[in-house]
Amino acid sequence: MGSTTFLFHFPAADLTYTSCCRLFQEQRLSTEDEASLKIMHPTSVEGVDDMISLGDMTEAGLLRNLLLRHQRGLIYTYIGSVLVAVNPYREFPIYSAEQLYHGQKLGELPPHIFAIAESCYFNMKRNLRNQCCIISGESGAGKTESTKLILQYLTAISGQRSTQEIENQILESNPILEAFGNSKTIRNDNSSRFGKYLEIFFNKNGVIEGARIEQYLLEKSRVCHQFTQKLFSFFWLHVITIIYNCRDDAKDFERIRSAMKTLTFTENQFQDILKLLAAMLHLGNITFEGEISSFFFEKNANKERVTKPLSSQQAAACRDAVVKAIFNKLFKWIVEKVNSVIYKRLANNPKSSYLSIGLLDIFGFENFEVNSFEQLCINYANEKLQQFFVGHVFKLEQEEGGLLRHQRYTNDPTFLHIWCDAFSSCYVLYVFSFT
Ligand SMILES: Nc1ncnc2c1ncn2[C@@H]1O[C@H](COP(=O)(O)OP(=O)(O)OP(=O)(O)O)[C@@H](O)[C@H]1O
Repeated sequence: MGSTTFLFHFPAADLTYTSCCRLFQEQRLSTEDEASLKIMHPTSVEGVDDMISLGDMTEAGLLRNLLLRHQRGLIYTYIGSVLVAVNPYREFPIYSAEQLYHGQKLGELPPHIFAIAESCYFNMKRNLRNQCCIISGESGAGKTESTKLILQYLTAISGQRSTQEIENQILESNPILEAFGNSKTIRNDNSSRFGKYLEIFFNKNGVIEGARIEQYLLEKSRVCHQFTQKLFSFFWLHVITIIYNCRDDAKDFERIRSAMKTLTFTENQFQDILKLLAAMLHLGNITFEGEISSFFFEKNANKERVTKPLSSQQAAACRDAVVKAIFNKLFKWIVEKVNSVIYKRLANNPKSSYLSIGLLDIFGFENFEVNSFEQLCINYANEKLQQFFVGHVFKLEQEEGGLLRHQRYTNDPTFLHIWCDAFSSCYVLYVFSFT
């Protein structure tokens, strides 16, 4: 058993433009609302580092505190052991002093993502227990950046005590996975279109020995349908550098190529990937005309070959399915290849001989104009995570008589269960309809 750390993200835009407008806009109050007004607690006037110590423990109180801090350039705030991060959408020079946080307990320094990373590291070493850090928030809130910062911290602390290349290889796996699994959406220029669980393994001295990546639910349909937004980054870079010889994109392209070299991708493998991408792009150019296409679907049934003519629409759907399957296989192969390097030295030893810190970075909640099956899965995963968070933190605190014991808490999972059952049935139907 290990322990879990939570990190919550808010896109700053939400704070600034929505909730806070409601809070601060001059409005005429109804007599009823006026009667409910009460004097603001001093902690809400000044703002606090840890919202557990807020006098006004209400939604408005919490949002006001985050807004005050955001206006002062303080993007991190604690709620006990949970860190809330507000995306600043600009660079702050606050990520170069890893050593400052090393050996410090949570709360000794102002809230910071490195303090959370240190807390995981410290607890792992002291209690000899695996740790897990769950990073949650809607799309564009800053989860992936936070994952990278935690990784930066852990590799820096481990790197002091080792001369191995493994830290660099783990860091370099990020640009590769982002190149193939991230894409521009209307919410985020570099949105993860897959879920990632990165488990970092340490020896008893706290030195990184390796890592392993597990990926979930790549949004394959983007390869075929999302031409209004960007395709996966690498696709895009490949096309742009070839067609326009664009210098900035060529630089990014070289950056990914160099990361792939660090992860021991050979020149042949790199060229094969390019060929596969080119083949997928060509497949995308195939169009079908007429009512009945000359494209045939073939299946071996009882050793007999059955062929069935397809309509143009069905043929196009088959073409897309082939492209999606190729891309999915390619992505899986890339993750396996990365794992074969960063997990190499651990593969023959039992997992119990190492301690680990897991970082969960899943795609955030999203709601587009047209939502597909993938959005259903993404949002469902986020709901489940939220339910886990509520169950784990609030319930535990209340059972143990912790700081939240006086807060009213209702976590009725019935709706999610009903929906989950319905969803499983839908899913089975969905699978059957394509086999
Ligand atoms: N700590 C930070 N400092 C500065 N900018 C940040 C920070 N965190 C996030 N950003 C900015 O916000 C953008 C979106 O962040 P990120 O890709 O991490 O979001 P996300 O929550 O992982 O989104 P998705 O669920 O769509 O993958 C980043 O590209 C970066 O420009």
